[in-house]
Amino acid sequence: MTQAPVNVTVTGAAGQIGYALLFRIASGQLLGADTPVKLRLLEIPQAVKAAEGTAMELDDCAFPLLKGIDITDDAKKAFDGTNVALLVGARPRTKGMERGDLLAANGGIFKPQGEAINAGAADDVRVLVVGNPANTNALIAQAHAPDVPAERFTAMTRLDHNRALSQLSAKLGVAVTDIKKLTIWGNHSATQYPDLFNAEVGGKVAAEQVEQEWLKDTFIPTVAKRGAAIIEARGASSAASAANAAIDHVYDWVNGTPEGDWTSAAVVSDGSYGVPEGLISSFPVVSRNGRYEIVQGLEIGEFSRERIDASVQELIEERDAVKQLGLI
Ligand SMILES: NC(=O)C1=CN([C@@H]2O[C@H](COP(=O)(O)OP(=O)(O)OC[C@H]3O[C@@H](n4cnc5c(N)ncnc54)[C@H](O)[C@@H]3O)[C@@H](O)[C@H]2O)C=CC1
Ligand SMILES: O=C([O-])CC(=O)C(=O)O
Repeated sequence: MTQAPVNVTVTGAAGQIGYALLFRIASGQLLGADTPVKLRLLEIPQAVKAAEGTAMELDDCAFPLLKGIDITDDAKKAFDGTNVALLVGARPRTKGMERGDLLAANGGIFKPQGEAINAGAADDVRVLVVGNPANTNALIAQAHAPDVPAERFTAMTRLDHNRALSQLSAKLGVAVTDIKKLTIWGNHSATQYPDLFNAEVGGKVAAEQVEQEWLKDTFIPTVAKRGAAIIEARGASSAASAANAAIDHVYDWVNGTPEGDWTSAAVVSDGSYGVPEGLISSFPVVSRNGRYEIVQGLEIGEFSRERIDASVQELIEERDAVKQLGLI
């Protein structure tokens, strides 16, 4: 039997991440080489024409799995019947801005999109928020989709996870695939905490294989501030690496994470590890049967606890700020 196409909505389709993402979705890398897809591109009216240009290029690739492209500036249409929603469209950070500065600018985008997902998305909808501040934007969208199980709303910390893998592999001279059980905790911001105490390299604790100064003064800040370093170097925020991480996040969500390992994703807290229930915070997660689940029972030492708490505190403040703005 031929599989019915999966509807994938991408917001901000004409932006830089959109441009790096759409071709990979259409080629089968998001959901798998046997899964046909239909694309829904949501843009603001001024950028619809540019999205149409990207759609022409998608046509020109003659991707066998691509079964259609709709372009709209209407969120209701974009999310009607959608199975996978990638919420990328937002205002990116420019030099000197912290992600918190974007709260008000972007918060307004995610309320109507949450409502549109609530009104029309498919029963199995999965939502990944990429647009910053990603965790809190996901919280806003989720708050406006009361009929969708909260666990279907996630935010992206997979780019941070991949950055951490890459930094550690370079430090230890090992392959990225030799590193297991690495975790990004908290917010997708400079307060995030990349945890090497529960990570393993060659079956041994990763944190014990590096100098503690390197861990504290180089590794953690390099990973946490990598977004700003890319902006400084490139003059624009990460795009292809962000698209790559979005592909990884959804692929693993749908197809499962490998046995003996986990990944990082910002998911709705159930109170695990002292993170207040309802916050969308990054955790160690496995995906089983199409669901992300928080890995339980990890030991959190004092060094880690302090850093997780600081990042979670920032999420609490962001939540309170959007509450004040009437966005949740
Ligand atoms: N979570 C993560 O790891 C990362 C997140 N980001 C964030 O992703 C977002 C997108 O980044 P870029 O593609 O570089 O930005 P961009 O400025 O190139 O593209 C954003 C696009 O979103 C569109 N847009 C704005 N409001 C919209 C709305 N209401 N509905 C639909 N589309 C809308 C714009 O017209 C534009 O085409 C930014 O918020 C950026 O900070 C970027 C890198 C990593
Ligand atoms: O830093 C930014 O604004 C873009 C981003 O989220 C990242 O690269 O991690």
